[in-house]
Amino acid sequence: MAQIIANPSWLGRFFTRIKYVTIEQASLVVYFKNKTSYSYPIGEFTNFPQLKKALFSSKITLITNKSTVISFLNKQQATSLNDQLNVLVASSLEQKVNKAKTLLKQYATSEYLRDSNIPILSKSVFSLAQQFSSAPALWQQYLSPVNVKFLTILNSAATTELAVAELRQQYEQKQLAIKGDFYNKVESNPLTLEQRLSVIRDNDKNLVLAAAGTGKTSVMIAKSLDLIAHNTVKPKQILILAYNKNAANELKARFEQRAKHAGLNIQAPSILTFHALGLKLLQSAEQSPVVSKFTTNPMLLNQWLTQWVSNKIKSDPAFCKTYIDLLYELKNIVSHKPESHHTQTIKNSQYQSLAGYKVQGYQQLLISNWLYLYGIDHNYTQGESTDFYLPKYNIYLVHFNIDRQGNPLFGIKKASYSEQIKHLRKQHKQNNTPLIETFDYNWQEGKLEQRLKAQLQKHKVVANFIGEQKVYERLTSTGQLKQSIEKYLSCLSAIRVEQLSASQLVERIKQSGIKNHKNYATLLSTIHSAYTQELNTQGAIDFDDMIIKAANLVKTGKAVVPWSHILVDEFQDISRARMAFLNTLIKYGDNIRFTAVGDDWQAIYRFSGGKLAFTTRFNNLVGSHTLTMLQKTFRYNNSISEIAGRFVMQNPEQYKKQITTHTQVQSPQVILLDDIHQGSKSVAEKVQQTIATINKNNSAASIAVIARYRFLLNGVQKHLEPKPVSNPVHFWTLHGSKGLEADYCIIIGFEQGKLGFPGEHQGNNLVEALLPVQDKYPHSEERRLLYVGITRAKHKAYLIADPHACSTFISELINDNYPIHIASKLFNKPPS
Ligand SMILES: Nc1ncnc2c1ncn2[C@@H]1O[C@H](COP(=O)(O)OP(=O)(O)OP(=O)(O)O)[C@@H](O)[C@H]1O
Repeated sequence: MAQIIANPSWLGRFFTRIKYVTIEQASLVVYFKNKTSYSYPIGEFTNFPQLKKALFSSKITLITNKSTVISFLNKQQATSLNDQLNVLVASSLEQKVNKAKTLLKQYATSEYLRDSNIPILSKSVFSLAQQFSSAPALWQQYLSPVNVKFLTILNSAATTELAVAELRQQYEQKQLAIKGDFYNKVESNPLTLEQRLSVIRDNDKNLVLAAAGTGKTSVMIAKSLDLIAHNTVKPKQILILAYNKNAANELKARFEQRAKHAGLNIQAPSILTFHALGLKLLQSAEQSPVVSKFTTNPMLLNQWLTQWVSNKIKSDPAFCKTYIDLLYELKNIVSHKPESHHTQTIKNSQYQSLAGYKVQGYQQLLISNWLYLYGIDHNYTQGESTDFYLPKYNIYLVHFNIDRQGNPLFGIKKASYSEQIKHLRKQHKQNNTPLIETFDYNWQEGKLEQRLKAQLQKHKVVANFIGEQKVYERLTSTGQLKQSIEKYLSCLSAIRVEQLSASQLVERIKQSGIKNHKNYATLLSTIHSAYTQELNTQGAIDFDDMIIKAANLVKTGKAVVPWSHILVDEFQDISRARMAFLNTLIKYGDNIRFTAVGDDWQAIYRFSGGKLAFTTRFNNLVGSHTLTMLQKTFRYNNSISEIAGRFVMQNPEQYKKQITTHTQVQSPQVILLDDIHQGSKSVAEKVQQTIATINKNNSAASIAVIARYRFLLNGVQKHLEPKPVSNPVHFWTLHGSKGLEADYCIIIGFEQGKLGFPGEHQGNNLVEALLPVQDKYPHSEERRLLYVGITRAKHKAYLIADPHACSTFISELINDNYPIHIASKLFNKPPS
């Protein structure tokens, strides 16, 4: 090909530094008058050059990453140069289109297009289509028709997002068609479309959001078999994480059974619990850790902490004092409101002083405890006029809820309260009985103890500290030591699963509005250090350590992550520590695809660190992902589904799902029964009658009696023992029923109060502060528990409740007209 040269036009000689422009060795080269030159490799052209003709000269615009204009060229020469350039650019673009096809095949046709591969396609594929759309005529003129067609199709999606969605959909359709037979047979029943899609979608991160009985297990088995059978993934490259050992064993057995059925002679993937995974990684780095006996026997941990705290109380006066001070936590100032209002009855008081009095308010608690600790015998009576009486000295002690200006707290009328105080003082004066006065403002100013001491001294009351040994004995005999140990064990567990640093600990307690937050944080840090010290002494680690250590080995390259696919079951209950561990595996592994399978409606393990937000806010907290919903349930009928679903979706934080059921019925299958037998309350008798009814219709049907608390089940079980039925009868707590099913379920324990359902017991303030943040909807976790309970039933769920003191859940079902069958007239709905 003859070399074409374009010189500046006659006019251009005056205005441009260019000497001439030519094509040399696949580049457009511009030579300047000052003897320098600049090359534009044709491979870098992203589109055809644009030739613009003016009156006296032409200009060529080169389109690379940026556009460059070469002006004032001789018109005729510029046209020839541009023609030749077009031929060369066309050949380069043709190669680019061919490369784009290869990339598209690699990243979007032979596998599910992953988020991490979108930038590659954006750069080398989607951008080509955009260039094509800006000059289609030239592309059509110079490129092969097949490539033009390819670009036209690619270009039909208006945005990258749409193109990605389109490519993914095409991939899904193709896979559905190719593997239809496999998906029909891989499980005992043909997979549903949504189950198939969950199997096919293989983004970097995937969330399979299910409902109860929608076949989560089927999806995990089918997905791993599909990967092994069709995608040349080796079993050992797949890791399935189960919530506990039983679930892991069940998955293993089911995998083997299905593989055999599919005629695949393959070993099972790694199906492990998080703990077993931690251990496996440690072992792979030739570490054989000793697992602390505390992990397998929580009683031993309880004994150890009790011993440690006891020794500390007996030997460390400062610790002893702090321990007493922190027995009850006071949550912000408003929580001592009831003591001034006199609304809370003494019976319900949460404060029990060391002297054994249930005192009305937190400040009275401090006073009573101080008197006790300093050996001052005192009586306590709740009343308008007096609080404490010291019989040995015939002295009265009153704590007034007023500030320095004499204003009573919390809306009590100043005039009448002042009158009361005046009257009281007068009375004592008349009777000549000494009266010691303390005030709310003493406490607010941190000087209550000081005031008390000074006043007692003034009245010659002898105050001698009873000694740490006696304090310890008292704490033991009142049960307060035991109670506090349980509280601190829960805190310890929360600190471990939430992996809280010392500063996070302070912050969390402070945020929750607990008074003395620094002291609590210090006490908890001390307990935590003692615990880790104890593990050191044992030469052992616990499960939390195991996960942290395993993650560190991965981070430092001492343990390799051999998996290409990680599937996690029961994701709604994942803890922060476990999520951090998973993130490490994903980050340090090679191109890992992560699938979380969970049901936000069944998140019931917050107390062991389950952080539902990882599921409900997956995008923010875990990352961009593909979401697939499993909304067809096979376990139960439309009646159970409608009631349980509507009930759980009252909480706006839960995902909205439209559940369809395999089985349809016409009448309500959730039945409300009262717990009255022959005029008096007898839950056990009612359960027995219900079982008898079921037995009459189907003597082989499985039955589960389910309750919030184990002790409720024990009572019923004992009652039933003398008259066994042929049906298999199970006794499950609501938590324990997760993942299980029975033909008929009988749910009991719908009481009001602390041990009711929903439990009015909000949990301990301190423990609450350390657990993962909970959504604000009232009783949200208990609500999900009832959802779990009802959806264990394949045919009918019976709810046995007290009609005279209805639990709020039962009232809600009645008053909001849930389509349940109310089989007792005792549940009268209030007239609307
Ligand atoms: N495509 C299907 N066709 C028919 N039955 C199915 C299908 N998929 C799953 N099942 C059946 O539905 C039942 C529930 O499945 P599975 O136990 O996997 O559900 P799950 O989502 O784990 O339930 P849960 O969350 O309540 O524990 C099982 O008996 C299973 O065999």
